[in-house]
Amino acid sequence: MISVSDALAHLFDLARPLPSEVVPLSQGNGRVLAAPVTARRDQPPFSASAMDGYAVRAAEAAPGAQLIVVGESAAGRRFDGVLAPGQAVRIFTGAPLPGGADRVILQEDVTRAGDLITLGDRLDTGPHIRPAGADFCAGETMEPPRLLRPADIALLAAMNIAELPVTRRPVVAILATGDELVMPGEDPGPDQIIASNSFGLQAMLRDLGAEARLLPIARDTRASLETAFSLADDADLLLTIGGASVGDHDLVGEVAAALGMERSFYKIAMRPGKPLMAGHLTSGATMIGLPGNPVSAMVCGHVFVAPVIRAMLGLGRAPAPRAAAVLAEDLPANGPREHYMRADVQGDRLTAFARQDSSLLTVLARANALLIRPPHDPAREAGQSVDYLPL
Ligand SMILES: Nc1nc2c(c(=O)[nH]1)N[C@H]1C(S)=C(S)[C@@H](COP(=O)(O)OP(=O)(O)OC[C@H]3O[C@@H](n4cnc5c(N)ncnc54)[C@H](O)[C@@H]3O)O[C@H]1N2
Ligand code: MOO
Repeated sequence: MISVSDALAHLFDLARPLPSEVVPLSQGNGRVLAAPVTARRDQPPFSASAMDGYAVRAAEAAPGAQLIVVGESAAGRRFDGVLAPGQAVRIFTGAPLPGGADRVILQEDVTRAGDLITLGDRLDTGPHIRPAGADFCAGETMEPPRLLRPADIALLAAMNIAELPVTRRPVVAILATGDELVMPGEDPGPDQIIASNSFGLQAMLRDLGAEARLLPIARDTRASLETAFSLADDADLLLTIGGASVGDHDLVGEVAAALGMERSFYKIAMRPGKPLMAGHLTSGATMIGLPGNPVSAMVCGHVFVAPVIRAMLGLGRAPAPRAAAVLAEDLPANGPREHYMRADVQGDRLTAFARQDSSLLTVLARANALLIRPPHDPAREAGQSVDYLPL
């Protein structure tokens, strides 16, 4: 058995960063920027008013001053002239500031009679002007790698970028195995259950930005597994689920080896997740063989699959981010495997659930944290600080 961190290092060695592709801006959210993108203009491209009001010369903006309105500057349609002494221009938010003006007076502070305005007694300091290039200037770049969020998409749009270089989505084939499994919605026989973790993993992978396909469920025979493996030839990553342990019907490792899989490791000091395996398929894809227990598969998804997907997307080799909290209750000593306990964190207080069996999806669904117990961690008392993975 190897450690969790060694297993993750091996997985990062297997997972190569993927090439890039160009997508329309509107498809960019959630994708990873793959090359620098350069702003094609200044924003704002001109000094602009930040308020609706009157553009004036700051030196003339005294309480009670009277000025003549000589024109209007609206957003998208500027006033072409230059402000002479004693003059003002009606202006609206986002409109170009006329030449000669260097302050905007809020319309709430002005009384208007025909073309004559009188400034009020109490003027704020202003100047309510957004200088040209205040947000960004042409030539400024957004650097890769960057997981694009809605705010980035807005910024890129403002930079006049219509198409983006992003890392291609990893194609992941998910293969559930087992004679006992049927699809949700089907009529299970008396000894059958519903395939569940394959759907949980597919959801997790889609959240991570991968293209996740469910292969047909493979039965516990060599022929069925071989057929299923062949359906994953175009995938970057094959995730098998189940059939990883030592039982007579656990054939995944054997079939993968017969098909030429170069094994990187098998069995890790982790709970749940002990029978994890990984390797390199002849198609060039990475294979990760997950244990079948539903919670084991999902926990391995968080601890291994998610970092591998991020590495493939070009986001670097980093384990799942941890946080720290204090224990709300005492915990007994841990055994030889790194234990990822389903837990609830509220504020900075964390409570591990009493039931930790790796078949219990209700417990996983209630958890918002995986408390991490290092191998041979001694008993811990309430109030001590522990690490966890936020879910
Ligand atoms: N003698 C030993 N037995 C077991 C060991 C061991 O070391 N020695 N390890 C245990 C551990 S730990 C785990 S984890 C499981 C892993 O077994 P497999 O990966 O071979 O998984 P299966 O036997 O195929 O299934 C286990 C369990 O999970 C259910 N399952 C499988 N796939 C799905 C799915 N897609 N959706 C929902 N549920 C699924 C399956 O019906 C079983 O109940 O081995 C222990 N045994
Ligand atoms: O390691 Mo198994 O995944 O305990 O249930």
